[in-house]
Amino acid sequence: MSIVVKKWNELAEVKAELAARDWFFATSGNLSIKVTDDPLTFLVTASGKDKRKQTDEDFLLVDAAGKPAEETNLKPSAETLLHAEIYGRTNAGCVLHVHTVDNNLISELYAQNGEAVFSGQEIIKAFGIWEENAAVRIPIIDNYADIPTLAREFANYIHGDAGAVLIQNHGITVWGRTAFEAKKHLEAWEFLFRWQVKRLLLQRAGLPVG
Ligand SMILES: CSCCC(=O)C(=O)COP(=O)(O)O
Ligand SMILES: [Zn+2]
Repeated sequence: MSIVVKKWNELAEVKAELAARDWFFATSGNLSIKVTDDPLTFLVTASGKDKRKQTDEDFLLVDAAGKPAEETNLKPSAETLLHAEIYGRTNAGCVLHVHTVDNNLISELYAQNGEAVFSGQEIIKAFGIWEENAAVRIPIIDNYADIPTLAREFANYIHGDAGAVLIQNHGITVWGRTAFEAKKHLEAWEFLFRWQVKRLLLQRAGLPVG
């Protein structure tokens, strides 16, 4: 099996799992997986598709600049430049971007702080952090309509082979060394977002939560 087919199948599996979670509302979301390092190529979702559907045209191969690396009539995701920034700066192997109601709410609630901070939850161990009372923080950036501007701002927050950024009232982009790690981190962030939104509602209702 060629490396492209192997990576295609791996990304298709992640896509199906995120679809099962119903994280691809209204064609939103984009995913990618690195295929080669030198030259850098990666498979990225085609733009504007319903990512819940599985087809032979779900992904296309692009180069370091996010341009198609092969003849195709498919258009790479409108947000491919963000993926390209991550692969160009780190050893990440997979990038996942989803829009959810909870990640949009958290991005709005904490926008003025420039980040959202979470602590006191066992799920934080999913980030490989095992200290008691550990805190995790996720930066929140403005949602520039101009993608090169968004990618430039986003690049300021790419600091390692695994990481995550919230784009205000837009969605989360998570990356990891492997597809497994990226998905694990995405699920952990979404758990924390949902937990915090529910917790705030319960607090507002006068119920005894933290
Ligand atoms: C309808 S969502 C607007 C575009 C977007 O933010 C997104 O994630 C999907 O865009 P793509 O070009 O990757 O399909
Ligand atoms: Zn998006």
